[in-house]
Amino acid sequence: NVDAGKSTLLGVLTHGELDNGRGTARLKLFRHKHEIETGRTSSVGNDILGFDSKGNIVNKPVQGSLDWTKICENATKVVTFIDLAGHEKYLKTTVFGMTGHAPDFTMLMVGANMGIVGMTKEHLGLTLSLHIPIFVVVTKIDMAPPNILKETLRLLMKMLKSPGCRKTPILIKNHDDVVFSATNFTTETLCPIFQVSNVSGENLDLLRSFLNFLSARMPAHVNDPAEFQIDDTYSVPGVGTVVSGTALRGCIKLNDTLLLGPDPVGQFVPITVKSIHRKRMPVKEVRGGQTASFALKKVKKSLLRKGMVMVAPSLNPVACWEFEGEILVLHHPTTIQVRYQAMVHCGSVRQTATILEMSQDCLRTGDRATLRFRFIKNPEYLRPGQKIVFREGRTKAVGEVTKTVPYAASGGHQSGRQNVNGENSETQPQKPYKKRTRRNSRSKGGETRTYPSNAPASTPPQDSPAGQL
Ligand SMILES: Nc1nc2c(ncn2[C@@H]2O[C@H](COP(=O)(O)OP(=O)(O)OP(=O)(O)O)[C@@H](O)[C@H]2O)c(=O)[nH]1
Repeated sequence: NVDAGKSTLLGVLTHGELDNGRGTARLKLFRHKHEIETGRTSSVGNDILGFDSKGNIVNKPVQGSLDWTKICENATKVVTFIDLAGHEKYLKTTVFGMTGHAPDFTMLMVGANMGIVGMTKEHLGLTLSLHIPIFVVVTKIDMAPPNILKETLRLLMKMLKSPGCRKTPILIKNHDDVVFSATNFTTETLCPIFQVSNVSGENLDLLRSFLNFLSARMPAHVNDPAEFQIDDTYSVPGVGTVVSGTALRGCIKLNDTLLLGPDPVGQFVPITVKSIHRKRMPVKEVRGGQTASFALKKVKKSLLRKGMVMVAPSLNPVACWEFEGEILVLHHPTTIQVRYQAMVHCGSVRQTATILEMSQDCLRTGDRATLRFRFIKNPEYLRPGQKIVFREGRTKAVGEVTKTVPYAASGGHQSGRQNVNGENSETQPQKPYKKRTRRNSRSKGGETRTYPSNAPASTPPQDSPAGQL
């Protein structure tokens, strides 16, 4: 949650100096002037912590700055933190950080004195929907009165054990707990809870050794054709156009030719990888699960956008304006109907989409249905099985892409079209979206299971993990 001490903890861990309780440690991490002025994270940041083979930290800041190259040279293991914003105002960026940066684990931070707030539940719900294993760090134990800390822990355990979460929380008290929880962590049900102080340093050693024990969750799939999702683009003087993001599978090497796209008309263009950086260091290849930056030959930055991909030509990538997804509505104040628009987060894709069809007439909190979506601005590259977060204001739905509707860039046609109930419907040319008044016939049927959105924690288990948070 906001002000829980996320940036502070990362500053303390990566720079090895305790905080003064008034924000000294986080200053080293802020990237924008307004963040320094307000003390509030507004963007997605990256910090690294290197361990040597004996588990000692190798980060050695010189005049407050860290040399990432040195850390990587001296480390046998490097943990990358994606520092996200806690304030609700920046939730869109935080969702993007979680879907687009493909984290292996979530470290949910809770201020001991503030307890469980709305954003704690929001971030926990997101993590559960995206099936990311989670551990919790309760901060500020130096300043929380014992009864408040006890109450925070009680509520936290209750929330984690509730039918919507189904976690097994474990309070980490000593090194044995660390070893036990780290070795059993990837099962997704175990949820270690650390209680630390960034000011006194209490229990930070337990957290450090837990981080050292963790190993990456995402398999590299090095023999698969390469797929890389772009989450940022830059123009670097003397280097040219640079894209950063995450390799989802395969292996990308220097001078490889990949297909970059989709562009506004759904096409992919060949590009050549000029140089590769990992953790600010030049490298010769990148494998699935790793983040990296690529300098590209002869590509204008203006042609790039977040959400584009670079893939191996053998994948014959096809963009889509429309796709279908199995969606569970976690919260909506009234009903969702055809033509409803909201932001779709899927990998590093972040774009508003309109609901064209639904497998039932309207959707309320707790409903599950198959929906057909249409992006309003650009075609995107999606794959079945990808997780989706669909949200607008307080409305949120989660689910999975089940089918993409291929967009043939040449004529703007899509291939054989079926409605969301699997029936054939008339094939129509698929053009870039112009007005949001396009209407498709609503389809009937579809199975629905409902449960109250604000059900108490004792509600019988449902198949939405996050729905009841
Ligand atoms: N006493 C005490 N203060 C802490 C501790 N951790 C952080 N703080 C203070 O809490 C304030 C907020 O810390 P931040 O690191 O900015 O919190 P944050 O979670 O990154 O904030 P957002 O990213 O804006 O949500 C700062 O003034 C820190 O000095 C702690 O363990 N003990």
